[in-house]
Amino acid sequence: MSTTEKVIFEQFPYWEKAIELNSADDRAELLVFVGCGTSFNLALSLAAYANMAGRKAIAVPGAEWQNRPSAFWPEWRNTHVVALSRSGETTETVAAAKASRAAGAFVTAITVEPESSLAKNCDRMVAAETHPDEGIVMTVSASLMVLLGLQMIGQKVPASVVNSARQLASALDSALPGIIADRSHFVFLGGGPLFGVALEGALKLMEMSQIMTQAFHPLEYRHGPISLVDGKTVAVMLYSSDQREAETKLVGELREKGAVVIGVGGPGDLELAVDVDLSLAGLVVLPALQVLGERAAQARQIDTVSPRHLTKVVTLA
Ligand SMILES: N[C@@H]1[C@@H](O)[C@H](O)[C@@H](COP(=O)(O)O)O[C@@H]1O
Repeated sequence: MSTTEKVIFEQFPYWEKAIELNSADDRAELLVFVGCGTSFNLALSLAAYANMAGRKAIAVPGAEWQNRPSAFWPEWRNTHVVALSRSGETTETVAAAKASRAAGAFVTAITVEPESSLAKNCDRMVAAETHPDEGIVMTVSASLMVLLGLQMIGQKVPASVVNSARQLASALDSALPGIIADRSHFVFLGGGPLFGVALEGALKLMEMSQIMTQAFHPLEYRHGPISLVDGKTVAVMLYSSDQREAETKLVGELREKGAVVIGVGGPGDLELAVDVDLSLAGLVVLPALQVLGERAAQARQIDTVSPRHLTKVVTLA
């Protein structure tokens, strides 16, 4: 068993500890979720969840919020900036937090590094303990930051999500060999809060296996990208309960064109049950997507502990 695989499947006790933390916060109505890489993908998903819960939220990449906040939100003094960073050291995220505070915003840090620069430059820190063996590619900490972010915006995260996520990851893992064999073109589809999660599935696959892949809002995929679908395609459809009919129809079209479809929460060549509703699906599907990246990497004999060109933290001089 590879180290990454071990870490992915050992993440659930850390979820249980994070569920015990009370990160709920209704401090401000306006929320700006900020992060880089995986942490930005999570920010996108959390902003969508916050909007669905009646808050007003956007997600902005760290560097964009640091350098041109007015392109995203002209009135930013009253915002609550939520900076997500596993390391707490990513240059742009730390700079965005500092600039936000200097401008009068309240900054919450969601991290797994309570001694980090980000932790020292926030008004409130929400930190979980993560797996000590997590490598360069973010897995456990990504799940934990989504969990803490959901709790922060008032979503109750029941202990049962642990089993839901574990079962989904195992079910995908056992079915994968037959599904991805000889397939080299992957696409991830997800809408609403699942768009950020689809981006994260694609980023995991890229970082781990060096396969070029993309993510789209489901119905956007028909407007051009569908021309790429052929017998080499694997489409991962993250079904959302409120758009299931349209997404099912799209899946039918993709299969007709030669794609194999992993249906996460709905029909496909592989149909995986997701036993939570949309409000928790963004969290529950993450370990399964991490497993997919790792298995694709193993099929190409790539060691995901130290992927090429990547470092755990990107700091700019
Ligand atoms: N290679 C890593 C990514 O995997 C990670 O998503 C990003 C953000 O890291 P952090 O959450 O620590 O700010 O940093 C680097 O780019």
